[in-house]
Amino acid sequence: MSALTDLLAEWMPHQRWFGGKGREWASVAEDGFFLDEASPVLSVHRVRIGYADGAEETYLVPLSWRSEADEEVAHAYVGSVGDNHAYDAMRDRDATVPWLTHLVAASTVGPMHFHPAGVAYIPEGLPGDVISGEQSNTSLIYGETAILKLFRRLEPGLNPDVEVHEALRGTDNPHIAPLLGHVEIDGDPGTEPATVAFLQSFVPNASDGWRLATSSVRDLYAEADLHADEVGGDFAGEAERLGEATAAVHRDLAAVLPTAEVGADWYAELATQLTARLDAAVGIVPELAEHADGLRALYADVAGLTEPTTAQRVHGDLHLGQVLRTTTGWIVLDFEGEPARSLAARRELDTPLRDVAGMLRSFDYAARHLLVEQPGETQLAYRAQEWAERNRAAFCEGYAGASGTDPATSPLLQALEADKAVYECVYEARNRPHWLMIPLTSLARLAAS
Ligand SMILES: Nc1ncnc2c1ncn2[C@@H]1O[C@H](COP(=O)(O)OP(=O)(O)O)[C@@H](O)[C@H]1O
Ligand SMILES: O=P(O)(O)O[C@H]1O[C@H](CO)[C@@H](O[C@H]2O[C@H](CO)[C@@H](O)[C@H](O)[C@H]2O)[C@H](O)[C@H]1O
Repeated sequence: MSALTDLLAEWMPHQRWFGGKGREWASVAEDGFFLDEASPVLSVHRVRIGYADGAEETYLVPLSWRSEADEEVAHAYVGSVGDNHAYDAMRDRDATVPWLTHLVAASTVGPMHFHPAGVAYIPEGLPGDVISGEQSNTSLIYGETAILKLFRRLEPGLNPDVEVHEALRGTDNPHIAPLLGHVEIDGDPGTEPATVAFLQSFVPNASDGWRLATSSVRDLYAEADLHADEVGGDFAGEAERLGEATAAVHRDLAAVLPTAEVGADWYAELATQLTARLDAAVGIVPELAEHADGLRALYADVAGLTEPTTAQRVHGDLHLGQVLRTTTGWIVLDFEGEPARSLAARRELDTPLRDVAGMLRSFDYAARHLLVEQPGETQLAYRAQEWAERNRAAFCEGYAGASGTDPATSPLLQALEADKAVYECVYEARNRPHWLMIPLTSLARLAAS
């Protein structure tokens, strides 16, 4: 192994975006090229990790290089190779400029191709600041004008976030932030290029739905003897508008991307998938086992459905953290789907009820997350239930009003909510074990009904 490969193998497992934490590595290989040779030099590396269980993952790591150690970027220091000092290029402001320069120039650099959308201004020359809530991706904000999301784990094929935003471009949908460009990198011969980055208009002066909803819940808890509709921070009007916005996005997705009329076979396949996800989740979260029979019965009902319906492209991981409230309305972000699913699965046609179920789960989350610290508070638990029901109903009303179909009456909805809660149990067990009780409590209710 080269000194650089050693350095990356040491550094990567400590990064928030690295998804292979705790897995045993069997091999690691790195290949890189220069994206910018000015100062600081910017290089991009593909790091391919083979795990002991035979699986492989490839990560993208941009590094900036200096011949003298620089105190100003000490926070981004990765390590040294010979006389050169390597820094995390996403946290080194000077090294963030070339991404936009190359997009404006529609460059090809080695295996990397820059595709400007050609519709709006790209703030060339500005440095980008990394956003604090980094998760599986790393995003840079350029002067409150544009946001660049770097996809860390490379997979062959167009990322659904780019695909969906590109398709929605012609619709004038007011609930999405326009795509400004994207970046791809060639893969192994015979494979499609992988999407590396996605540049989107930054939505200024906005607050995300999770922050707004949870501050409404906090208001309610402060007045525990009042009902949700009597408290100043009531969220139901916003929830209703969010339902309308979701329906408008679904309508446009169906208009510009493929759809399919589906029936009995599709429901049977769906039930198989729901059951398979439950079985896998029980192996990871043993607490799920006591609800498994009830959930299997719920999924068996899905297998018996025959009513024809339309499958289409959906958001795939819609929740309150993925929507922004601007001064004029709601914007829906991040059409990437659930990060744990394969790219192919995330691009499949699905029922729009998947997103409705995701958002209904999110109202439950917002209502209950404060109870994690106060499990014995029955009065607050009662208020939380009221808040969740009120906002879930308002969301469905808004959706029904805008689409002409009331999601609350669908026989599929409960099973899809349960499936999302099963996914959330795995997500929480891996990332925030102290929040596991939120989806588990909901599953107890869903499995018993
Ligand atoms: N176009 C945008 N305008 C303003 N803020 C944005 C925009 N896109 C993302 N954000 C902010 O960045 C956060 C993370 O973005 P997101 O696309 O959800 O990334 P991730 O896939 O890492 O969850 C969002 O919750 C939002 O606050
Ligand atoms: O935003 P991501 O695409 O990374 O989504 C993942 O992380 C989410 C948490 O940040 C997780 O969402 C769950 O927690 C939210 C509150 O933090 C809640 O609003 C959601 O309803 C709940 O599912 C999401 O499931 C996961 O894919």
